[in-house]
Amino acid sequence: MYSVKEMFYTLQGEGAHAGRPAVFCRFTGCNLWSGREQDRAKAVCDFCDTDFVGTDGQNGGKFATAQDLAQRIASFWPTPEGIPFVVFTGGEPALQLDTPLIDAVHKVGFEVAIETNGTKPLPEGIDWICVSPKGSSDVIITQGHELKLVYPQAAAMPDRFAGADFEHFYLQPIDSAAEPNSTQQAIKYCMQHPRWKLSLQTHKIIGID
Ligand SMILES: C[S@@+](CC[C@H](N)C(=O)[O-])C[C@H]1O[C@@H](n2cnc3c(N)ncnc32)[C@H](O)[C@@H]1O
Ligand SMILES: Nc1nc2[nH]cc(C(=O)O)c2c(=O)[nH]1
Ligand code: SF4
Ligand SMILES: [Mg+2]
Repeated sequence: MYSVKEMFYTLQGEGAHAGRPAVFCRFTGCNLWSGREQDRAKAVCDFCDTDFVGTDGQNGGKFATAQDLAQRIASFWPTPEGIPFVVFTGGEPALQLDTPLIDAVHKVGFEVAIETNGTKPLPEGIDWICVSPKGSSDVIITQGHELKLVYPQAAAMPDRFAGADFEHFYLQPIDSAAEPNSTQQAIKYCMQHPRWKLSLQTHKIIGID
């Protein structure tokens, strides 16, 4: 059984695939925050910009089998044109994404990406792994395609991850009223440490989901 908060067809807003059309499948639940505002201040991850509680979002629900969910994901792809692309996110998708679901979406022609906090093991077969470390959490996924660090985070500064095995290293300015200058800070860090590139949340800039 898979619990999905919401699903929608949009453009990947962040990281190396920014601008690419993608189906987003947002799973419910996370291991680093309950999702309740009253728990936020004491959560390991206290800056989350996402509602991942419950299955009540657009196209959300419970899916009994990998085939059911894969079929629903495929239904959002508009045309045979291009390589269909699904991004599994959440919440923390590593709590639910498994090999049967990866196989099922591959079978309907999709490339598979994940947005993960990197604290949980991943199933085999994911085509694009984006790890985004959070605060003091223990990151066990130290290899992948992109490391996308929200910046600044006092307990997770970039030098902690510079030795990890990723093709791309991104800093993504934190979207937080407490850090109004995060974009300027990220620009400065990237220019002083040029292995890091800037990732903007472009969907927020252009006003799409
Ligand atoms: C909502 S998370 C879900 C996936 C996974 N739990 C994770 O944290 O990577 C999706 C992406 O949004 C980023 N994100 C969450 N809150 C943010 C914020 N306030 N500002 C900038 N990026 C944020 C995360 O770091 C992650 O890269
Ligand atoms: N357009 C768009 N791009 C995204 N990239 C990562 C997102 C996420 O919440 O995982 C996200 C999102 O929520 N919307
Ligand atoms: S780990 Fe990801 S989903 Fe969980 S609270 Fe943090 S940003 Fe949100
Ligand atoms: Mg988002």
